[in-house]
Amino acid sequence: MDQNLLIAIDGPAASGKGTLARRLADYYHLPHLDTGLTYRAVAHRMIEHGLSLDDAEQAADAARKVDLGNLDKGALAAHAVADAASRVAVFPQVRRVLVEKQRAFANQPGGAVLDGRDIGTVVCPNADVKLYITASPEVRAGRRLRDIESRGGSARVEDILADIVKRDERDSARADSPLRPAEDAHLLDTSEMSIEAAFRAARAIIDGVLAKRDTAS
Ligand SMILES: Nc1ncnc2c1ncn2[C@@H]1O[C@H](COP(=O)(O)OP(=O)(O)OP(=O)(O)O)[C@@H](O)[C@H]1O
Ligand SMILES: Nc1ccn([C@@H]2O[C@H](COP(=O)(O)O)[C@@H](O)[C@H]2O)c(=O)n1
Repeated sequence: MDQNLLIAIDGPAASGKGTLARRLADYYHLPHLDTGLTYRAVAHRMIEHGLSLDDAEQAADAARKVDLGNLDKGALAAHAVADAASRVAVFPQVRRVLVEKQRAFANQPGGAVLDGRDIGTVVCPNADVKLYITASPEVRAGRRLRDIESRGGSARVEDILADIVKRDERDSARADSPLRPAEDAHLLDTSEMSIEAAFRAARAIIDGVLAKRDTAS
């Protein structure tokens, strides 16, 4: 990619935005940041140190210690960490610290792909392409279950669904940077799409934007 390309991907829990972000980053040869991991890292540190998830200042301190180059996906994958992440993510102090780190990543020469909840609206409002990925809660819960089972685990789909709905509500209702599509985001409902089909649809959108940019220059 010889031109700068910044791709912002948002969507609710387990919508497939991370899978798509990784595929697109690979295809367009761009670095990728899963910003959910940064909130998870804050929550993980709070849990490890026995700190209250309601303490905004301690959470902001934990956010200052987050190292984007050292996010251990395996350690941060636990269900309890995801839930705790959505609790610390309501604090503006935490968001300020993490958004600054995320913007530094986004602004590297050549561009990047970032996925999260507020990338198109807050972190990268000037992104070249914004995608908002969604799927019905039932489809998302089913995908998450298959994901867990494929790694040898087990869970009840009703519990996963309840968890997804609760997390989406918290993420959408918070005052600072709630989950919502940016006005100029391209919406992609993948409920009826395979990973491959979603990837093709996203590429068609991005290639369309790049072609328009080439024509304009
Ligand atoms: N279009 C699709 N069709 C079928 N399965 C999919 C699709 N997209 C993603 N998946 C699967 O759904 C699961 C959740 O996807 P993924 O982890 O990418 O979601 P996410 O939005 O990044 O989740 P989170 O918000 O928890 O980080 C994964 O197992 C992934 O392989
Ligand atoms: N840009 C973001 C990304 C994530 N969050 C919060 O973190 C939680 C965990 O995110 P995952 O993508 O790893 O599931 C999520 O529920 C959000 O509360 C955020 O606020 N902003």
